Amino acid sequence: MVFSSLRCIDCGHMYGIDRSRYRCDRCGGLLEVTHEFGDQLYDFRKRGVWKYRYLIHPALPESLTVSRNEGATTMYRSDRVSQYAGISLHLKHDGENPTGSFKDRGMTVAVSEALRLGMKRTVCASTGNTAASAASYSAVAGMECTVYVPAGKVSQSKMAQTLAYGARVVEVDGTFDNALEESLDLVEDGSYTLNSINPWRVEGQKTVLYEILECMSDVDIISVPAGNLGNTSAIGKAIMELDTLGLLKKVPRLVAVQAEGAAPFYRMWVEHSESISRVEPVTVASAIRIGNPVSWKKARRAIEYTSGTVVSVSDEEILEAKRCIDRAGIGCEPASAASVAGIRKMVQEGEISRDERVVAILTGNLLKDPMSPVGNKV
Ligand SMILES: Cc1ncc(COP(=O)(O)O)c(C=O)c1O
Ligand SMILES: N[C@@H](CCOP(=O)(O)O)C(=O)O
Repeated sequence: MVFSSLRCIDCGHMYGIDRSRYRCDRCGGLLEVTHEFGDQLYDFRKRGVWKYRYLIHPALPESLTVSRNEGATTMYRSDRVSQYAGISLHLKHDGENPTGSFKDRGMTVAVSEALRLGMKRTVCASTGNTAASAASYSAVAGMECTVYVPAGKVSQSKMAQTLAYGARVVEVDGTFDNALEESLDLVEDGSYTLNSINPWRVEGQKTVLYEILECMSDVDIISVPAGNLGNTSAIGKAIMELDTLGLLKKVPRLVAVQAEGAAPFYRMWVEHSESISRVEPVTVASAIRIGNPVSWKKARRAIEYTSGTVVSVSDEEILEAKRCIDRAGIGCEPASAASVAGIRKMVQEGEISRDERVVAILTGNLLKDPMSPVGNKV
């Protein structure tokens, strides 16, 4: 028998997984899932996220799995992008997930958990990708989904996807951060939140690390675009758990890359601050236009554990990297290109040596946000 629990990352108080919980009743800290792992870690009958069932949700009955065969995405290596970055660079394309972003890795687990708990309605706030993913998986599970979005700030493609899957959309004046605050009212009323404040979302997003390691067990550096910081937290948690199990050849350095105009985590990191200060986010990369990232404590722990770092890049650097990735025939949405822009910057600043094995994660598909002015129309 394998057990899972929820633990407060601040005070360590433990909770069962008998009902939905996101924060500690005692101190308000974020919760994370803990597992007592058994001998079996992989389900080799499966491909993608659920191959790692025993590492992410061992207690989930298979019959309750809400899946669209997410995960098992491609790892590319492009000469063109490598030349641009100044180092041999591998690109893990999580924009190849069913709804076009990495969110599906977490959503399959969170919506399955919603079903296990008997929840009837889901809710999230979103800059677009979480919305599309939540809408899709909720529809598959037969649950009503409501999404809160910052009015006028979500790409048309993401909005079209979300509406097509049948979600109810509430537009909020303000930023993603305001939308997230408003969405919590529905959580009070019994809806299940599908944002990364939900610890089960984080569990699913750990799987990108397992897949990277299966391609490259001695990876030195993994870079990831950073907004609400759920993905940085998830990859860091996966690294910490595998390291504790003695299954890592080496601990890869995790690099979180923020857009200059939406970089509260970067600022906290370089200023060695004890806490994060909210900013009014401004960047062309709409997916990471986030000024008050929920998971900053989990993400900071991940960066510290891996001896990683936080980098910020300008909109120009993001768009230049996106253009290169697009022209390489691979393509991604603007926010995704931040991971490559961040590596290029680190190489230029001598923070990465040429023989290091580097993977940049591309988080969203090219068609997610096609309006950015980086094309060559004639
Ligand atoms: C395409 C894309 N990249 C990166 C991010 C940032 O991920 P996180 O919020 O987990 O830091 C998001 C959403 O937040 C996104 O939609
Ligand atoms: N970019 C995200 C922002 C929400 O992040 P989440 O990981 O907390 O759901 C989005 O696509 O909405």
